[in-house]
Amino acid sequence: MLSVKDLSIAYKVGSNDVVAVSNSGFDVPKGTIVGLVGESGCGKTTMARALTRVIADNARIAGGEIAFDGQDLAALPEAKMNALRWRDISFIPQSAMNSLDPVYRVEYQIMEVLRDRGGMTRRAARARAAELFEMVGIDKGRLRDFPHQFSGGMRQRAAIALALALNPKLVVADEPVTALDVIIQRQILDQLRTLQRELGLSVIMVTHDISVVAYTCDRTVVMYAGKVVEDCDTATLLNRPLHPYTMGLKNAFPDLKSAGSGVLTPIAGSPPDLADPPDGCRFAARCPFAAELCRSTEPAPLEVEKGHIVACHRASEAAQLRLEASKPQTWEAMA
Ligand SMILES: Nc1ncnc2c1ncn2[C@@H]1O[C@H](COP(=O)(O)OP(=O)(O)OP(=O)(O)O)[C@@H](O)[C@H]1O
Repeated sequence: MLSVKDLSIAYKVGSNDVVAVSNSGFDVPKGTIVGLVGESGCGKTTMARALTRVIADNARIAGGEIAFDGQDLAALPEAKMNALRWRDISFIPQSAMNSLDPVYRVEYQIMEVLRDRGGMTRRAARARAAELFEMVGIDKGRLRDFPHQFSGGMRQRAAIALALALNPKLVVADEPVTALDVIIQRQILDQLRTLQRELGLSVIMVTHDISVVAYTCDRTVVMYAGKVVEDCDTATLLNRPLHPYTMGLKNAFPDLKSAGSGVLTPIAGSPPDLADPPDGCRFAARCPFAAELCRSTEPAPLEVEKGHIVACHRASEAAQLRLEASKPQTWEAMA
């Protein structure tokens, strides 16, 4: 239903171009949740926003294609794109406070979308707002509240209700549970997952936390420094990752299900400056397995097993590398 191909997005900073997303792509099959994961600054939000074409003033789509239902969103005139927002594609932003205006009652905000974008009468919109609250597990008696009267979890649920208001086909959720504690995270993710199945939605979930994708997503796309480095069904990605960055991310986050047991090993160092990316593999400087070739030549993304795409020169040795990557000292040696 959505196919991103070879997409590049650049920010103009002074006289420089910062290419935040570079020749990257992935598919979101109909009715699936796809996670977009990577650490801060890897280009997840830029990618997610480009899909709805709500991008910063200094950003531009520098190349590539966003195929959605037979149209290329990267090239669609703004008026046509605007007609698709809410109705076909909706966005849950990083903080629910960004989607809810603090000065208006929540009901008014949902009704406004339903009336302005959905052409509903006031009466129909009021009934739909109540139905949406029920869907996301909030008592409809709370519709008359202002956003500040809601807890963080309720605000996030209300943001989900707002995103679902006009029955979109695709929902892009940017870090939808990041600011919440683990128990509330789980409840919201469960709710999102249930609604996704019931409504047959396609969802892109942006997160820095691999335990969130492990808990929720059918497929996972791992980004590093503006590039997709691995893309696979989530179970295989977690059990048999082929990219050392994915192996490192797995060690760096607690499991949402076991709520915090186990030793966490961070990946030392930080991603490269995107204004001046290195030659070769962008992860090489932090990779315990980097070889000479990795520093000189960029690996192309290849489908090495059916449905499993990876950009790593050493992917064929992944079984051995996974053993090494599971030892904390492998990563500590890079610090
Ligand atoms: N408006 C902007 N102007 C210039 N550079 C930007 C702008 N927005 C983002 N960037 C840069 O683009 C890169 C990718 O940022 P982006 O926010 O997409 O990453 P992210 O993975 O979503 O990180 P986070 O989780 O922190 O939001 C970063 O290097 C960031 O500094």
